[in-house]
Amino acid sequence: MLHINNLSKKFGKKPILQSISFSVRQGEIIGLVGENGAGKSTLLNILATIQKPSDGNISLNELTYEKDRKDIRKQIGFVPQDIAIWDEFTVEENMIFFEKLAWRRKDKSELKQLCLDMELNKWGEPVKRLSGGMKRKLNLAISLIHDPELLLLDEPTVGIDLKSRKEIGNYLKRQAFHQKKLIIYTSHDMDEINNLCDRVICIGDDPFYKNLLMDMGKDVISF
Ligand SMILES: Nc1ncnc2c1ncn2[C@@H]1O[C@H](COP(=O)(O)OP(=O)(O)OP(=O)(O)O)[C@@H](O)[C@H]1O
Repeated sequence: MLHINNLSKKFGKKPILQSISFSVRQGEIIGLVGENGAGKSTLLNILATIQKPSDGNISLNELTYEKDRKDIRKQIGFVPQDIAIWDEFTVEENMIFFEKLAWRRKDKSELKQLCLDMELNKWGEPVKRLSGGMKRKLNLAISLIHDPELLLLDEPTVGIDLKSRKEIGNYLKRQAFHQKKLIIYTSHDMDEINNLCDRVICIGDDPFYKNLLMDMGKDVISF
């Protein structure tokens, strides 16, 4: 279980996140929404241990972010907004490269299966020839090589077609349901958030998203 307790973040004197507290259970998909600049990526970066909070504490199962940073990192799969893969390499070469950096070993057939599970079937294709949706799938597959328990996804479906979006969404649902992963992901697509997420965290002062999602009958927590 992930517990976030009274988390705040300031950049200089500017408060971005204020007194955020919520918990995520195994198997839950949490949507993170809010207007541009509300602090969604900042919260994901903190949960991914890339940035430190100004205040508050976070724990994942028995581990705390303060004391057990190294072990926590092993449990996290993070997909940032910007795609970070090698353009000149094939899908296979990218998977093998990133497997070498991962702390858990996977053989070639397991890596290929990971791609096929999310309907990425371009194993021998150079990344530069892949569509945007395929690149996003590859980025996601790379983040899963070490079987992380907590998946943090920053707009994983932005700019891609409906079919690929659905395939990524279905994959995430299977990961949550069968593998009991905890998934937190950001999107500006409220239909997608509505279809995919068990609960939604709204950040920022503007009540627009909160009201919209509550009208859709969603379980919303706002900060
Ligand atoms: N390293 C930094 N130093 C100073 N200010 C920052 C830094 N990173 C982010 N900010 C500011 O924090 C605020 C929140 O940014 P963040 O990227 O978390 O928002 P967001 O909700 O993810 O936005 P978007 O929907 O546009 O991706 C913005 O005002 C941004 O300018």
